[in-house]
Amino acid sequence: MQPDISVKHLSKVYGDGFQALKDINLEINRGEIFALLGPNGAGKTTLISIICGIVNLSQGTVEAAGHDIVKDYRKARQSIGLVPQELNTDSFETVWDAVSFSRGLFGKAPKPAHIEKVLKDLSLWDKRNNRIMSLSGGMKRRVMIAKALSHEPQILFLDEPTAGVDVELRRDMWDMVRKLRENGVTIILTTHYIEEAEEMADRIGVIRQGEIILVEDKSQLMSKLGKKELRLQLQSKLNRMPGQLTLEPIELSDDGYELIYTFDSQQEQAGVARLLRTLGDLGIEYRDLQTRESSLEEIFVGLVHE
Ligand SMILES: Nc1ncnc2c1ncn2[C@@H]1O[C@H](COP(=O)(O)OP(=O)(O)OP(=O)(O)O)[C@@H](O)[C@H]1O
Repeated sequence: MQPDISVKHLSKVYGDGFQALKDINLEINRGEIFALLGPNGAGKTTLISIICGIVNLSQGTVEAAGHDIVKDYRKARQSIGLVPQELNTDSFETVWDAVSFSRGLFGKAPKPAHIEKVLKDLSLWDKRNNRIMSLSGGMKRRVMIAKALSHEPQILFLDEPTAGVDVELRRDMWDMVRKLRENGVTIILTTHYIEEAEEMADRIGVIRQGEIILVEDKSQLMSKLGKKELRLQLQSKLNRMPGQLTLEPIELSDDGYELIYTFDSQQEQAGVARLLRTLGDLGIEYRDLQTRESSLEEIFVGLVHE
């Protein structure tokens, strides 16, 4: 299947000589949720802005829904909806008018039935005759999404969709994004809430200093780079690590009451069984044990600070 977005050897040098993107190669498949992660200034917004035709590329090619974003600008742009980071909603217009007008900007004929569907899907139908400036922050954010969907794009970019949004609205947005994906829309989101990528994304791309350093299936990434930890609370204090355990990746807590064993998520459980057997042989008893997996956040921090 042809990817919905295809980026080949893309570089960007800004007017002041700063190279913001270096030889980016990336394919995003139809109907997936792709999370683009990276520290501040890594080049996320630059990459999105180039794909959306807002910033010119320096080198390379980009196709959106099969259309070259330079040679076939109009068609490429029509296939994309963008929800920018900045909310731009100090508008006297009504919700209905603003969303309908957005559609017109893409040269598409009016289609009230589609606008109605978008507003209903985003729980904005009751507010359709309200002025945008009178809405709450969360509702304004929904209006931004409705505008981005007004022209029936195949691809939707969400740049920091839930920055400054409360937990409840964030969950609503996640549900809504999943619904869009079920309808076949390809979604690319950037986020600083790694938890959001962990919850939502099918695949994760990590960008650092203008380079894509990793693209991976989320679940594979978590099992490949993730660590598991087993913590054992001991019945009685250990003054030092027994010699039989010194070869294991194991630590003794400062107070001597806890053993912490770290292993790769992919590794089979043999190490755990061996450890528990050794403890039994040594007569070390524990009163409780817990296991914990590393979060995407920990994996991400490890990656970008390497
Ligand atoms: N118009 C410009 N001229 C020169 N440099 C720029 C311009 N726009 C962005 N940059 C630089 O390019 C780099 C990438 O910026 P970009 O906004 O793409 O990063 P980002 O990953 O989106 O960061 P954030 O997470 O902070 O939004 C930064 O170092 C930034 O200072």
